[in-house]
Amino acid sequence: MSQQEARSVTVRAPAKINLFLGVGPVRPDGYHPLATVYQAIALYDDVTVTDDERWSVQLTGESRIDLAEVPADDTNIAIRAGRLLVEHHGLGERAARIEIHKGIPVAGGLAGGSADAAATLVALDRLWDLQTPDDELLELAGRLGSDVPFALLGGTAAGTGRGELVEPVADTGSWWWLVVENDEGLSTPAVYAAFDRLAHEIGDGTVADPIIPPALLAALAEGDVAGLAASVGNHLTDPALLLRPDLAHTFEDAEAAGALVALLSGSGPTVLLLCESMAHAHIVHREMVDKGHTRVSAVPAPVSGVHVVTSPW
Ligand SMILES: C[C@](O)(CO)[C@H](O)COP(=O)(O)OP(=O)(O)OC[C@H]1O[C@@H](n2ccc(N)nc2=O)[C@H](O)[C@@H]1O
Ligand SMILES: Nc1ncnc2c1ncn2[C@@H]1O[C@H](COP(=O)(O)OP(=O)(O)OP(=O)(O)O)[C@@H](O)[C@H]1O
Repeated sequence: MSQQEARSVTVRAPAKINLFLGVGPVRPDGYHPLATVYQAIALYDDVTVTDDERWSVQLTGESRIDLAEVPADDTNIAIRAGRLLVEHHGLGERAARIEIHKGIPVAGGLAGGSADAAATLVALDRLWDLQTPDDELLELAGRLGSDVPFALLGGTAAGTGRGELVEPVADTGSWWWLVVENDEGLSTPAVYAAFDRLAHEIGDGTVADPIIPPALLAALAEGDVAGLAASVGNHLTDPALLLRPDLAHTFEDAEAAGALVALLSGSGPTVLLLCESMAHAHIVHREMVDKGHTRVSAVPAPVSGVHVVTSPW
């Protein structure tokens, strides 16, 4: 590398799914208390940071990704992450160019923006040799968004608070998921608002405090795929279906295609199909494509959280 060439660091960050997403009554700050189990899956964004005089973001991505939906200005969560790290360390005018290569669908309920924020924190920490302690990185991540701390951790983890308090859980399985993407994204705040509306319109307005099903934790610890299929769940399913009734067809197709279970990913609209093995995933994949679902990928899980791919040193 020549002296003039600016140094860069590339970090890879995974998408997340929620094996269980239990949602409690809305808090005074507008957030909902969660009891969730996150799992990192093998769909990735790559973030490359390079020293620069001002903040900027450049977007590229795999052909199926709709980059037009991602802001390329200061509102991009990756720039927010960079600025927060600079402020935390009192680095004044320090800035970087952030290149994001997206493999995670946008507004799909797979926490792609959160992955980029976590990747940016780790990439800049390495570029500038800041050696930020893990607990401080997790705290900064939580300030950027509820899903960001999990992106740092990866693997399989329980999430509480508004989802930002994360703790690894035992997972001995090698799981296979089919990720069925949708043409149109779904707004996370809109889905939570529909959850509140449903609680009042269908229920009496009271919402129980959620707990993670013990059977789910046992299935993960034992690597028991039938046990996992029987215990996954997502309290945002009905609200998402209220906003997007067409998703019901994906659930019907998943059942007919032989998936062990179909699960809404986070706030949707992505739908996840649990399969018994890689071979089973390929069979179900073919069935889903035959039924007209064009953007379907088979991915293993769990995978690591954010990790450095290339470093300047
Ligand atoms: C649906 C999930 O992906 C499941 O993990 C998350 O709960 C959403 O996490 P996120 O996208 O990182 O969300 P944030 O950026 O923290 O919040 C965006 C908006 O989602 C809603 N929100 C989010 C998290 C939460 N526990 N309760 C909420 O009501 C709020 O309207 C909030 O203004
Ligand atoms: N780096 C980024 N990548 C994707 N979206 C971003 C980014 N920065 C800001 N955004 C905005 O955030 C919105 C949500 O994007 P994201 O892909 O994170 O959704 P999501 O997967 O549904 O999130 P979650 O599951 O965490 O709620 C997008 O519609 C976009 O306007």
